[in-house]
Amino acid sequence: MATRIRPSSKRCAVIGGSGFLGRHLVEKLLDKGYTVSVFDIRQSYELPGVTFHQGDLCDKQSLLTALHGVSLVFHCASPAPASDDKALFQRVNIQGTQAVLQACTEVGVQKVVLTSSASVVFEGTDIKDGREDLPYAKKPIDYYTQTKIEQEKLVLKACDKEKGLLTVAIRPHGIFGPRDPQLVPILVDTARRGKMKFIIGDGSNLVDFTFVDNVVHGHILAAESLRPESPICGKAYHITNDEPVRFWDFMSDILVGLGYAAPRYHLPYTLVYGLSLLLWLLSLLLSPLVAFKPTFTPMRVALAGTHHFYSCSRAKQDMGYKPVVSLKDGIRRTVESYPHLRHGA
Ligand SMILES: NC(=O)C1=CN([C@@H]2O[C@H](COP(=O)(O)OP(=O)(O)OC[C@H]3O[C@@H](n4cnc5c(N)ncnc54)[C@H](O)[C@@H]3O)[C@@H](O)[C@H]2O)C=CC1
Ligand SMILES: CC(C)=CCC[C@@H](C)[C@H]1CC[C@H]2C3=C(CC[C@]12C)[C@@]1(C)CCC(=O)C[C@@H]1CC3
Repeated sequence: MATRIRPSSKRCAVIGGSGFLGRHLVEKLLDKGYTVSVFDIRQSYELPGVTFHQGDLCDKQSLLTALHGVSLVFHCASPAPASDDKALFQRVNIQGTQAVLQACTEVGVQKVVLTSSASVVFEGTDIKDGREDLPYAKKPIDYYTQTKIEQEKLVLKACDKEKGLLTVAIRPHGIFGPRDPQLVPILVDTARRGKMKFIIGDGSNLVDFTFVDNVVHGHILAAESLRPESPICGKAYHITNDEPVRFWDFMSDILVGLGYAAPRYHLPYTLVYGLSLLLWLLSLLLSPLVAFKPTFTPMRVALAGTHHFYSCSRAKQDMGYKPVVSLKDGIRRTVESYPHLRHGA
């Protein structure tokens, strides 16, 4: 049992603080005068004023040391969706989150802000202006999403005013921005391999892409609004740019900004989805013999070919959320931040 020291309200910990979102969050928290500890399985940078604790969040003992004296915890760690490793998602997102909640209770943390995902309600079919009261996906599109659902349920259920632990979940969608290791690098890699010529479907599907600063803003607003009397306790909140955009226009803006051609030729959605399912089955069957990871997974095809955008009116109403960076500025800042991925670089 850890001994408790009096937590200060400006002392926080970011679990997953070495990652893309986590680091942006850490930088903003420092700007705002917080004292920040990072807990992560790897250390990816150094910053004055940040204490790093390297460890696995499934290990409660390491967490207890890192969370000593902390009043506010941001939990934004997860294995990358692309790893597609069922056992790892279960261990880290479910058992690991249980360990985080237990450690928080033991050391007297008062507030936990979880980074969930808007995809917890997405089943691969259209969602237009989806609100938080949509049911969780019964058939989640992948193991990652399945465990994000369980993780969100655990954190929201742990909200207990009597015990002094308040929780809230932020559901961002399509986070992009400088240093993102996924969206722009995958896109550029696909373009460099000559595979970004096609638009899946008629290209009219609207999607939310959220600039990372807006996601950070949503997290900090949630943390600062989380009080026993606040309506946000134990609830989930969509945080987006509030500017749904055609998926293929967004991809084209990034590609053209980096000097690549925009996709032009249309392919029917059902055909590509069917092919991606076949390829996925084939990769499963052949996995004992050869390991190959198809670019066009059913999940990616569904993300690229359906509408999925969400209302953030609950966040506006309950915590005064408003995006701080427009989509246009977010795209410009993102493109400028990747000189090494420009065509010909
Ligand atoms: N990037 C996106 O578009 C979206 C991300 N999210 C969620 O946002 C959160 C942050 O995502 P990103 O920053 O994009 O991912 P990221 O992969 O850049 O960061 C995740 C961090 O978690 C750490 N981590 C993983 N397993 C760990 C473990 N066992 N113990 C300690 N640390 C561990 C990693 O080392 C990494 O630094 C995740 O929870 C993700 O599910 C939700 C919606 C969209
Ligand atoms: C809105 C949202 C949830 C975005 C998540 C980020 C990634 C899942 C996307 C980032 C780059 C995307 C991409 C494709 C699918 C979805 C992404 C991986 C394709 C593989 C879809 C099929 C293509 O024609 C190529 C695309 C490359 C980029």
